[in-house]
Amino acid sequence: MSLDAFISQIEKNKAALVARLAEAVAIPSVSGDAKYRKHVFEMADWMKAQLEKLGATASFQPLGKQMLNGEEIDLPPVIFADLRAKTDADKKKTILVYGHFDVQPALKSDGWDTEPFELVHDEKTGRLYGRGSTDDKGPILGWLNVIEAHQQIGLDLPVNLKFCFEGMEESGSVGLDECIYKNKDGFFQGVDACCISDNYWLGTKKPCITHGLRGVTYFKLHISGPGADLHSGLFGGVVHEPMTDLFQIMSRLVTPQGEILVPGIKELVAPLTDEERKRYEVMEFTIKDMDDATGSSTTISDEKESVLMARMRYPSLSLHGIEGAFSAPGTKTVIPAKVVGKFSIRLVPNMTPKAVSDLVVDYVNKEWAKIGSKNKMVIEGDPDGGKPWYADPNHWNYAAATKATEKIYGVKPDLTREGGSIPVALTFSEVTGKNLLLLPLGRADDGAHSAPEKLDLDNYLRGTQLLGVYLHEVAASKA
Ligand SMILES: C[C@H](N)C(=O)N[C@@H](Cc1c[nH]cn1)C(=O)O
Ligand SMILES: [Zn+2]
Ligand SMILES: [Zn+2]
Repeated sequence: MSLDAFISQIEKNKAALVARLAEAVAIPSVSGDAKYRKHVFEMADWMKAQLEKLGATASFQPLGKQMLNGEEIDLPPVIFADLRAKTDADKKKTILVYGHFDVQPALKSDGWDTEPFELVHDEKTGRLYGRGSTDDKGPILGWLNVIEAHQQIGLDLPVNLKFCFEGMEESGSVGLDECIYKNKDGFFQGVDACCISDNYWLGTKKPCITHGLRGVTYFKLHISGPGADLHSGLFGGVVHEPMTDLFQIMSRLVTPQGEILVPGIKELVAPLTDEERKRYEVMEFTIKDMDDATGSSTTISDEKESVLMARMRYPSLSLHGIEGAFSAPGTKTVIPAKVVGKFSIRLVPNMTPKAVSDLVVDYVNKEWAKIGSKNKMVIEGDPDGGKPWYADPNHWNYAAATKATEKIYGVKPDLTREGGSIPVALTFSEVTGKNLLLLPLGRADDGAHSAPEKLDLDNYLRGTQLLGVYLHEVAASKA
């Protein structure tokens, strides 16, 4: 009965919930750009105030400074917050919730029809457009919405909650691991299980719960030569061109079929078992789901299982961009003097960022020697990148999330592994020694990291209900 009251209260709060998300989206908390850093701090203040308004005891954990684009700047603080149930708190379980309040960069010219930092509700489609709507402001506000609705209907929380919210996730979670390890015997004591809502359904219709994440390691390939940008009419054919060298090296990393060409990488991947393959066979998923998510028909394979495994259990190498390349409209005939190619590799069990980073650096140096260029090349690896994470789904935490999904959506969720990375997931598992679950709110076509990003209003509301019901199922489960 009281759970039904909670579910209806979320419906009643619809306008206020959208307004709360609009306030959060309006703060452009882009962590990867020094110019926006003050807004990440503003967002941290906003989140802390929201938590305190709901009765949580919240504190900032300072992380010190970082170097960004040659500038030393302050890192945004991590927020730790504690909210204990009003009654029988000592007998109730404690769930640790993680999320991030920073976002990816967004410019209207990237392909948005609306201002990225203004939440726009398209009444026709029911979509809420705005940077961070699905990654990860909508989901973290989902938890606040749950607490508020409980208080409004006079229902005590079924569990105690601990929150760890950061503002650097989109930029490698700088400083977070250290901060968590430092508080292992303090704030992180007494946790019974962990939950993160920061990934997506496999398609657009069916919810999922997630028990794995790929890791990531990022590379920057610097090539320089001429003392300044040159006129290609005067110097083309005369000098070694940094961009030509860069294309040579970049094209030796991965094939158009997605095969990673760096020797030794494939050998690190945990072998596929028959039992695991069967899991992909039973997943309710079609190539059309992936086409809907990408807005195209461009999957490398036409076989469902291969597409799923490419996303969840094999590594991938993606080329992201080139700093210093001419990219404006027009036909400027320039030879860029210095270019930086950026690429990353998504990691799966049993790969480590260090092993992969070493293999790539070694390979790139050898390929560079074959080119015979007089330019200068430096390959910057990332041995501390994010490790992959994998959890046992045969646990009461997963059973609770499954029951909650059945209650809210009327279907058994898919059990997935996510292709993206949340490096801190592994840290939480190690520090608490407890089970960790990923419980996503958004759909595959939300456009996370892309343009435009959206969260369907239905996912925001039902997702909030899901998080609340999950907490009640956790309380009801026998640990
Ligand atoms: C899955 C999560 N919502 C996410 O988007 N994670 C990022 C983490 C990251 C790593 N480098 C920069 N951001 C991702 O998977 O790209
Ligand atoms: Zn995220
Ligand atoms: Zn993200």
